[in-house]
Amino acid sequence: MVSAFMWPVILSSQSLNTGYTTPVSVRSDFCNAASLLSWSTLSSFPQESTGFISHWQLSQFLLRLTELSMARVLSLFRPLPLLALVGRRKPALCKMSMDSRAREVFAAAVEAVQPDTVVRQSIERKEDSVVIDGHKFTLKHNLHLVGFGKAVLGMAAEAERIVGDHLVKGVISVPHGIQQTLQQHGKGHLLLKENSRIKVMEGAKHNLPDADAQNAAEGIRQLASELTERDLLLVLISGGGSALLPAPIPPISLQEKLDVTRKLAAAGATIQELNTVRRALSFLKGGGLAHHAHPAQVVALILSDVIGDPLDLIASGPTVKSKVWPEEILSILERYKLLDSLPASVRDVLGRPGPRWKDNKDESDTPAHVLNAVIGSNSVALKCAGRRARELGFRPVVLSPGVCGDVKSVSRLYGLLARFASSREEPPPEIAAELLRLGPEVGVETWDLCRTMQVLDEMRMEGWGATCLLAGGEPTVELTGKGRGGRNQELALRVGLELGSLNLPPNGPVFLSGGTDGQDGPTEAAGAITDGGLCDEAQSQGLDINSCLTNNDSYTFLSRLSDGKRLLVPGLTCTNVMDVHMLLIPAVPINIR
Ligand SMILES: Nc1ncnc2c1ncn2[C@@H]1O[C@H](COP(=O)(O)OP(=O)(O)OP(=O)(O)O)[C@@H](O)[C@H]1O
Ligand SMILES: O=C(O)[C@H](O)CO
Repeated sequence: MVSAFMWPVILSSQSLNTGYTTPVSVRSDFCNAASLLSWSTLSSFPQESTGFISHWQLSQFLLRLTELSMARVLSLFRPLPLLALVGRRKPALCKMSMDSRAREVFAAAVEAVQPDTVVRQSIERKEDSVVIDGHKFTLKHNLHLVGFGKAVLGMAAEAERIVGDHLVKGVISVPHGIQQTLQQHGKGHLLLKENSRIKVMEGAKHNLPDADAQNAAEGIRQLASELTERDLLLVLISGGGSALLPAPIPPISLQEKLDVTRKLAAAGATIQELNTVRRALSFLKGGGLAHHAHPAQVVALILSDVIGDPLDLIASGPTVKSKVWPEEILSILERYKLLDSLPASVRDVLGRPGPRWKDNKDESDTPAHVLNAVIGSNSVALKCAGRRARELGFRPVVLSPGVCGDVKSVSRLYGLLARFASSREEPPPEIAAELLRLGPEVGVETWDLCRTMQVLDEMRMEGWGATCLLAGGEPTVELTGKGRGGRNQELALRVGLELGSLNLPPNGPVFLSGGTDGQDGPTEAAGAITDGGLCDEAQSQGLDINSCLTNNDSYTFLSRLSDGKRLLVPGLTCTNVMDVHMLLIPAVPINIR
């Protein structure tokens, strides 16, 4: 039999084993809460749970609690000063509109991860050496630089400012037209100086690998291959790097590789699946670049645009040695029904045993010659966004930087959270129960949801005023139509519909979704801002939101709606740490319980 006293002890041992962060204060609260529960509730848990409590079991435990009382669930998370990510100070009042404040908070998120800023913060120059991520490297005119990604030009400009006196040469692969665009937008500080030793190669028009990007990749491979053990190779990596470093393994042609990845993306494959496949078909991805640079010391500075910052997947991990399992690749392709249309060249490469590189370089299994450091991420952007939100009169709460899954489910999550936070009375337990069920589907940990609900509830009860709920990640859209749009715009529209269905008074919650790279799908908008009035606004202008969604035509719709005023168009931001989601919830007058 499970005793009330045993639960918190079991929970804490699992916390240590799996890396859950369960602060002592919370564990003791579990203890208190568990002791409040009746014997009948606890003894109905399966006997085997006396060993370890799994994540699933934890959510079941919490769900069971929601059936009893919402107040009890929330009381578990009451003293969370470490985790709440909110301070106690009341935010200042602000007269700006919700829409303007949402845009400002988004701008702060983008500003925090500007390429020059993140590089400056990560390289400490000390006379003839640099310290990166706690490691010291001696500079003796032995520095080489390569890079690929949407943010890499600005990263390279800053790196050259810091260590240019020791730089021998460099090659970077950056998006087509980026130099001219930066020039036009007055962002000269992100451009290389005129006599730079770094060669800039532009390519990958529309974020798709092309012959220009392939030439750049070859230039990068050549530079890396010429290095000796005396050399230090600085590798600058950011999102969009996969398309900018194409090196298909022969006989796969660039077009064939592009077809496979494009079909996968259109079928709704995640970036994890996409890059797992890309790695298997490329010479430079999956550790290939580090392999070619051996025996030089390789230091990679990485601006992450993948959930959880997995080194092997960001830009398909060119500096992270990863093994290719053909069965894994085939099962991904099968999942999206692409096995039958697979080119013979791809089958050929996947069927080859042994390593992808045949030059017999003497590398150990743990490549000590490589240091990979993540220097910017969605979490950093959310943290700074929270700071700006506070200045603008909101109480910030960060839900998670890992939101993923289909935009339909993600919009439901935000709709439920808005309903939860806007409730004038104790929110009905079904809302919490549905949130907890939905969380895992959209990449949000049960733990994060409970923490967030607790903070939202507390704020409401204590009259803290308006709230800014922040999250980040990269949901997916399964394309069914031929319209023009992007996942952020589609998410914003869907959340607008959810908010409309809540029947809240006017001036209710506002939702923003924006890609931090400033570009949402193949459109010039980064995303959009919506609220519960969206549907009426569209109807009064003769626009049909449902047919727009069926045709994935969110950009066309939002451009026509009220002259595009709901679109978020920051222009090229020069960075990329996935998307930022923001739910601004006005203060709710509550009915005292
Ligand atoms: N018409 C559309 N409506 C909704 N989503 C779309 C539409 N067209 C493309 N998308 C989605 O946009 C995404 C691609 O967007 P984008 O070009 O911003 O890529 P990204 O993931 O930010 O690129 P990277 O990872 O290289 O930075 C894909 O998930 C795709 O499904
Ligand atoms: O380039 C890529 O592969 C994506 O942006 C993820 O890093």
